[in-house]
Order: sequence, then C-alpha cells, then structure tokens
Amino acid sequence: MPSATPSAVTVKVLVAGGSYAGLSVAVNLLDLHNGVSPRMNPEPFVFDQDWPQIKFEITIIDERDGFLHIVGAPLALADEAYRKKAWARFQDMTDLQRENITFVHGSLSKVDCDNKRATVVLHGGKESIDLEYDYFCAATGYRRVWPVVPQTLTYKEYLSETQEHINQVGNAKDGVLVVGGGAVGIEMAAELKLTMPHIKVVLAHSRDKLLSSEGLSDECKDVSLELLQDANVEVLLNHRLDRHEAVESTDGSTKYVAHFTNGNTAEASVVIVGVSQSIPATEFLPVAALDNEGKVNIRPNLMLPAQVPNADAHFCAGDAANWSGIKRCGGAMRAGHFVAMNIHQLVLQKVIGHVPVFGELVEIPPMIVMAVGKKAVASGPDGTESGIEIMDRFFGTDLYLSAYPVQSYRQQDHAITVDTMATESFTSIPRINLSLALDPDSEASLLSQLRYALTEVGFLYVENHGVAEKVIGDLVDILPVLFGLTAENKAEVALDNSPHFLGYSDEGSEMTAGKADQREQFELANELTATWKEGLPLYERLRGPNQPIVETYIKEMTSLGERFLHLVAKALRLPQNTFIPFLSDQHRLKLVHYPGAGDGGTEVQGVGPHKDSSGWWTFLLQASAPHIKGLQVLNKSGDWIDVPVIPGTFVVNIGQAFEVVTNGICKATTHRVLAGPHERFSVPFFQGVRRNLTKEEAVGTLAKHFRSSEFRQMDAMESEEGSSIDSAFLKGRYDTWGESQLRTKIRSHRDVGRRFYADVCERYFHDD
Ligand SMILES: O=C(O)CCC(=O)C(=O)O
Ligand SMILES: [Fe+2]
Repeated sequence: MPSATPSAVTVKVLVAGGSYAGLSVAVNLLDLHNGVSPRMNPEPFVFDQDWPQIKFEITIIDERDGFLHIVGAPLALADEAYRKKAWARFQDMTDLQRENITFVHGSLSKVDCDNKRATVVLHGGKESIDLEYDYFCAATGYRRVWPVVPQTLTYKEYLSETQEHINQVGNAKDGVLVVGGGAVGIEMAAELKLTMPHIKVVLAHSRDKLLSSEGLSDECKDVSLELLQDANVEVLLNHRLDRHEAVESTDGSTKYVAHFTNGNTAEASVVIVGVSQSIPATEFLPVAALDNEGKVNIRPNLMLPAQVPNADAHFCAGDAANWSGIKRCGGAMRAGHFVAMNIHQLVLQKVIGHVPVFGELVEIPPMIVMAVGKKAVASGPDGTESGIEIMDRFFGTDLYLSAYPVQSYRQQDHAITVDTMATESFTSIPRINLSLALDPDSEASLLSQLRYALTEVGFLYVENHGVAEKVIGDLVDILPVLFGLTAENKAEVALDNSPHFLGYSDEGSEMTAGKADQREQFELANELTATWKEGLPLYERLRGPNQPIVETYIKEMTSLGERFLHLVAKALRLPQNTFIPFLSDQHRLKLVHYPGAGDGGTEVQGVGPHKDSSGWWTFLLQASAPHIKGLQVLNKSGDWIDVPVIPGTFVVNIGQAFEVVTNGICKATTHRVLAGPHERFSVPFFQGVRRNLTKEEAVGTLAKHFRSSEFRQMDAMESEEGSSIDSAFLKGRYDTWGESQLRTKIRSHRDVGRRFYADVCERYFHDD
C-alpha cells in the first residue's frame, strides 16, 4: 500500500468478475470512497471524524464487455426484446464511469498472492498486462457452459448469438427437445414454451424425478414437475439420452432423432443438451486456496484460508466460493457488500490501528428458487411454495432484471435517473442536475450522466440550472399577453419586415417536413445593431436589432448556455473551453404559441418532425402546465417518446452544427410537437453558431478526438440510424454556416427573401 498520509490514503482493489458479486464490491467501495453509507448497508454506516479519507482505485476485470443477468439467461435465449436488456455493457453503466473505476476486458490468468500482482490476458488473447493491487477479490463465479448462458463475450456478438438461437427454436417445426431436468433445463424449457407457445417443447430427464442431483425435498421436485406440465412442456422421466442424430425430413430440412437408453426415441428440429456441469472459474488462484472441485475456500469474513500468502488481502465472493446456500444474485451481492466493508475495515486497521469489525457470512441450508414459466417454486427447510405469488415475490415481472444489480447500484446516486441498461434505444429523457457541477466529487457523476445523454439520446432536461425563477416567471407571464395582442399590433412587428428574420409570424406561415405548422411565434435575438453593408457577406445581415425585447432572459440563457458548454466539453473529455470559439455573437429566442383545438379537437402538427438546424444547442422552456403534452422525440427504434413538462427544468437538445463538430458522435435528435386540445406556450432559445464557420473547420477541428476508439465504438452502436450526418450544412453547396442559415431562413420566409435578398433568393429557392 502506498505510504499513508493522515488526510487521505489511496488503496488499489482488483476485482475479478463484473457480475453480481464483483459489481457489488465495486459500488459499495465507491460509496465508502465518497464518504457515504454503502448502498447495501441495512442501516446507515457512520464514518468516524478521525478516520482518514480512503480513496479506492477499483479495477474490474471481466471476460465479457458487460454484465449478463444470468438469472434471465433462459429467457434471453427465447425472448427477442428481453435479450437486449439482459446484457448491460460496462461502458453504459453511467454511474460507474468514474476516474477511480477501470474496466478491463480480459481474463485473469494468474494471481501472485505473495507479490500482490495479477496477470490479465486482454480480450482477443494477443496481449497481457500485469496489475498490482493492495486487495483482491475473486468474483468470477462459474464458467457456465452452453446452454446455461450464451457463450459470446461482447454485446454485439451476444446479440447475434441469441438472435440465431431464437430464430432456430422459433422455426422448430418438429419441436424442441431439452435434455436434462436440472434447474437450467427446466427454466429453459418453460421459457421457450412461454414465449413460443406454438412450438412443441419436450424435456427429457434420466431419473424418475426432476432436479435429481440437488439436495432438495421430494415435494420440491414434484412441484417443479407440476409447474412444468402446467406450462405445457411435455416431460419424459427415466429417459437417459444415448445419442441423437440428424436425419432429413420429408421436406428436405434437417431434424434430429434422439435415442434413449430405455429404447424409446423422440424427434425434434432442435436438441438442447443441458447436462454439462459448470465449473468454478478459479484456475488463476494458488491451489492452496481451492477445494478439490476448484471452489475457493473462504473464512466467514470471505478472506482466503490462512495458508494462502497474504490471505487477509484476498477475498472471494459469489458462486466461486465454497460456501453453503445460493451464492448467485442476491446472495452474491450481499457477499460483495461484506467484501467492500471488510476491505475498508482492514485499511483503517492498517493506517490508524482501528479495531476492525468484519461482516461475516452465516451457513445457509440447501434451497432453491426457480422460475418455471409464469410461476415460480421456492423450496427450503421450511417447505415448498409455488405459484404466481412466488414468482412475484422472488422475480418480479422481469426475472428481477430491474432489481439486479445495475438498478440497485444506481438508486443511491443523487441524481441518476438515466437508464443505465444497454438498451439500443432510449425510452425516457435523462435529467441532469447542474448543481452537481458545484462540487468536484459529484461533478464526475454529472459528467458521466451527461456523456450518456449526449451520445445516446441527444435530448435531456437540466434542473437546478441557476436561471432565477423570476426571470423565467416574468417571461411566462407576458406570453398570453403578447399572443393576445390584436392582429394589427402583431403586424407592426411582422417578421416580414425584418431583413434579420426577427419578429412575428402567423399560424401556418412556417412549413416543417412539407406541412404548415399550426403555431404563431415571435422571433427574437440578443439585441445587436445591424452592421451589414455592401461588400460584407450577405449572411452578416442576419445580425440585427429586435422588434420587441426580452433582454434579461436572453442574457441569462446566454450564460447558462456557456456554463453548459463547459460541462459538455468535459463530459466529452475535452478542455472546458473547447466549444466556446464556435459561438456566435447572436443567439435567437422564439416565443411560441400553439393555439388549442378545443375539447374533441384532434391532434394537429404543431411543428413537424425536425432536427434543430438553427443553432448549436437549444434550451427550451415549456411554458405551460404539466398536464399539457405536445413535445415528442424520436428514439432509435422509431418510437415517439413524450417529453413531458417538468417545472423548473429546461429541455436541452443538440443542434445540427454540434453534430457536425462532434463528427456525428452527438446526434441532433428528431423531435416534433403535436398540438392537442389545449393551447400551449414554449420558448426555445437557440444558442447561435458563428456565421463564418466553414465546413472544413467544423468537421476538422475535433476530428482526431472524435475518431478515437472510445468514440468510434459509440458511433458503431448508432448504426441503425445510420452514422452519416444528415445536415444541410454538410451536404449543401455553401461553405459557411452563415450562408446555409441564410438559405434556410430565406426558404422558410420567401417574402422576406424576395424583399431583402432579391439578388440571391431565386438561387436559394432552386438549389436542391
Ligand atoms: O415547442 C416546442 O416544445 C418545441 C419547438 C421546437 O422544437 C422548435 O421550435 O424547434
Ligand atoms: Fe426544435
């Protein structure tokens, strides 16, 4: 351990395995590092004021690139949608993207307990690295063979593997034969039948009772059989498989004939043999630590046996441990929590002579909890229970995907509301609490949430944004008054009269996605004098004075926009001022009114589907009551997701210029407004982009950064949407942002174009 200072101590912890136990070690250590009560502590853990801060540097090694919810593996091999959620890539666990947490994708080949060094073969097998540690925890569990879990090691390959399997069983004309009536065979057969009721599913088991190799009561075994039959799985007991061979069906496809040692045969299109034993993945440890099955002997405090060198610095939690009871999932997470607590106690002992109090495991009698289709069975010393209520109690509605462990790992974190599961498409809009930026410790958490929002969603809410309530309230209050002005008053400030495209435009006068938008609006900008004269680029004429003025609000939003851009840069691992030089002297504000269609009115296009083309970032105030819906954003699966009004927040989204500058890594997200029965007000603030920004500069300035492997990987996940950048600026024939803006404006307001830009407007109208 590095030499201790009274104020802070740094301790390196190496965790082998990023599943239930390993992630639990990591997150509970993270809490101790942050000085908060570990999230799995039943009661609040109180830190003594005299204790030094202990900084944990945590490295998690895993053969997979993410966490696989193995409880849900049988369902992941049957259900199209579930499989995508059952694997969460580590890089997507936003609350674990911290400076002091490192994920290493690879497999541990040796742990040298004497010298506290471990050798890891990196994924791909070509390279290995040596890691030093102060404390080590083996949380590698079982090496589970097919079909217990999918065998691939990256999310991408796992998606193909599970897809292929689901296609195969889904097309099994002659049914599926599952061989082996242990827990895995039972769960798998039941899940297949549940998700694909049209497929015949047969389970063959060699003995006269299911679960015959488990030390469980006969009642439990009989109930399991009943549940399986209830789920319409055909069960063949006393059928030991001798061999199975492929034969050609009458239609030319392949099927299998299974021969059992009792002389019977069965036919099936797919045979799944689920009888191999899973073995503990512990070969990297010295033999002194292992029993004869390869499990790790531990003491109740989860430390390795005393004969192992530096035994007190080495732990094991989860399935790899030689301990009674169920050690996966909940059991593994509890064990991982003890490991974190006990490491913390050991460090305090070493640094300040604290008398450690260790958490200890107790012996657990044999028991099982198993999901069988819609019902579950739980059996232990107190008897056997089964049914839908048991399913509910132990597995919830999703085999506890939402409870293990990603979910419970994020519930502690102050403002983590983003979905950290590796879904391909977001289903809700992340909320970012800007006050977390005020403290360096919480800023890291904010930045990782922001990185997720930037690269995976493109839309977010900001709260605690620092814009005074009064500034917002004053603006909201004048909206009904402004829009209530007479048509003559509005005409006095008509946008038609402004070469800067600032002013009032009436309902139906703007078109989006080829259709007229049902909204009226006042367009404003920060107050500037007109500086254009003959000889300057024409787009400089976009700059100019307002018609009415809402100056304070624009000033505040300009400041929020800059603060936000600092955070965005940091979240994208860039110096905080990176994006500032791209800003314009002019930011634009629109006051928007969607007139309600009245009760019974059908939804019309408030504004059609679009990406924001007019700015760098948009900060939208939804200035109506929360029950008034309208704004929606399109996710990568093509679903429209509501963006409800959340008082006290701004909705923030990426504009197309920002997409270009980040080389498509941060996508401008498509959105629209459906105007419903009630009138609705909104105030988008469009942070402006420097008019003379050229394509070359926009694409080139940060190209190297965004083409680095970290970001390239993110882009690959975007493939469904197509990674090409959809931008008039990039695709169009004009070199500067200003000119492409001028063109957009002239095309949306043709009369203004004809009046003030007569020389060029025809060219812009017809240059598609
Ligand atoms: O009114 C809204 O909520 C959104 C408006 C919008 O997307 C826009 O004007 O670009
Ligand atoms: Fe928009």
